[in-house]
Amino acid sequence: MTAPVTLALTAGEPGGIGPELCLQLATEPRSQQVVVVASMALLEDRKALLGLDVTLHAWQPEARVQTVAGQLSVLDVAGIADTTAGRLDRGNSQYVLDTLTIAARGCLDGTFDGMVTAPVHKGVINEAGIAFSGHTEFLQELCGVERVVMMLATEELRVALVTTHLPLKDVPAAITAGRITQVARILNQDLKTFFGIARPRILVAGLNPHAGEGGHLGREEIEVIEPTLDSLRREGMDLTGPLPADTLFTPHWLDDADAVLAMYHDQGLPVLKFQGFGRAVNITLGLPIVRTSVDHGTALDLAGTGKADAGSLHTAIRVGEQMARYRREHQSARGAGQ
Ligand SMILES: NC(=O)C1=CN([C@@H]2O[C@H](COP(=O)(O)OP(=O)(O)OC[C@H]3O[C@@H](n4cnc5c(N)ncnc54)[C@H](O)[C@@H]3O)[C@@H](O)[C@H]2O)C=CC1
Ligand SMILES: NCC(=O)COP(=O)(O)O
Repeated sequence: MTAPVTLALTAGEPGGIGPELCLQLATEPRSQQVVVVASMALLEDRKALLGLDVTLHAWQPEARVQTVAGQLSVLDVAGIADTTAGRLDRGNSQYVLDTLTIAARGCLDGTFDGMVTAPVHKGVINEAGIAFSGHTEFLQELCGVERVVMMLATEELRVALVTTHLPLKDVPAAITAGRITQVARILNQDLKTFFGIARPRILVAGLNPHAGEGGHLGREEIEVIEPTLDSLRREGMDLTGPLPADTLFTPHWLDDADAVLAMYHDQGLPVLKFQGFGRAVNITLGLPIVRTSVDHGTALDLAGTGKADAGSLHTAIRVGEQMARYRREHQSARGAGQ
C-alpha cells in the first residue's frame, strides 16, 4: 500500500470565501490528508457564523491528520487582526503571507507533500505596504527559483502563461527569447513529469492580433517568438505557432494539443474560465514543491453566506494529490537510476 499524501491547505484572505471552503471540506469524509494552515480563531468564528458541525483539531507534525466527516486538522497561525466575513483588513496581510510561508516551508522540509491555496486578495496586501503580485511570484521567490509557470487546467484544456501578473503595458517588453525558452522548457518538462505525457503537443499563441499579420500588426512574432520556437523545436519540443490567439482556441487546433501557451494573463485565462470556471485548477509549475490552487478569487460578496461552490477546491486537492504522487514516483525512479 502506498503511503498517504499529506497536503497543507492555506485558507487565504480571512474576509473571503477561503475559510468557509476549508470548513465545507470537513463536512464530508475525504480520501486525502489535508491540514488547514490558518488561524484557529478565524475558523471557529466562520464555523459559528455558518452553524457548521465541524470539530477543529490543533495539528502538529507527526500528529494524525483527520479525514472523517465533521473533523478537521488545523495548523494554527497567529497574528490575525480581524475575522469578519466580507471585510478586508490590511492588518491581516502579514498573517496571510505567514500562512503561505509556513505551508511552503513545510513542503520544502518534507512535512507536507504539497500545498493547496485558497484565494488571497492581492490589493489589500499591497495596501499594507507589502509588494505582492500573487502566490505564483511569492512562491518563486521563497523557493529561490528563477522562473515558474502559471498553468490553469480543466479536464479538457490546459493554459499556461509566458507572463503572469504584469500590467498590460509591460507585457511586450517581457516577451523575450529567454523568458519564452524558460517557460516552454518548464511546461514541457512538467507535462511529462506530472501528467505522464511523453511528448507534449503545445500550441503557442502570438502576442499581436492575427499573430502580427506578417509584421503589419506588430513584429514580436517575427523578431522574438518564431526564432525562439524554432530553437526550442531543435531541442525536440512539439510546438505549433505562433498562432493567432482568436482562432487558436477552436477544436481545429485544440483537439490535437495537450496545452496552450498564452503570452499574457488575459489572453489565456478568460477562455479557460469560460470553459470551466468552478472546476479548474491553478498549478504552479517549475517549483521544487507541489502547489495547486482554486480558479477563483476571494469572492467577498459571498463570504459568510455559505453559498460559495467548493468545486474548484476539490479539483485543486485532487490534482495536488496526483502531482505529489507523480513527484514521489519520479524522484524514486531517479533515485533508483543513480
Ligand atoms: N488564487 C488566488 O489567490 C486568486 C485571487 N484572486 C483575487 O481575488 C480578488 C477578487 O477577484 P475577482 O476578480 O472579483 O474574482 P472572484 O473570483 O473573487 O469573483 C468573481 C465572481 O465569481 C464569483 N465566485 C468566485 N468564486 C466563487 C465560488 N467558489 N463559488 C461561487 N461563486 C464564486 C464571485 O461571487 C464573483 O461574482 C482579487 O483580489 C484577485 O486578485 C483572483 C483569482 C485567484
Ligand atoms: N488569475 C490567477 C490568479 O490571479 C492567481 O494567482 P496566484 O495567486 O496563484 O499567483
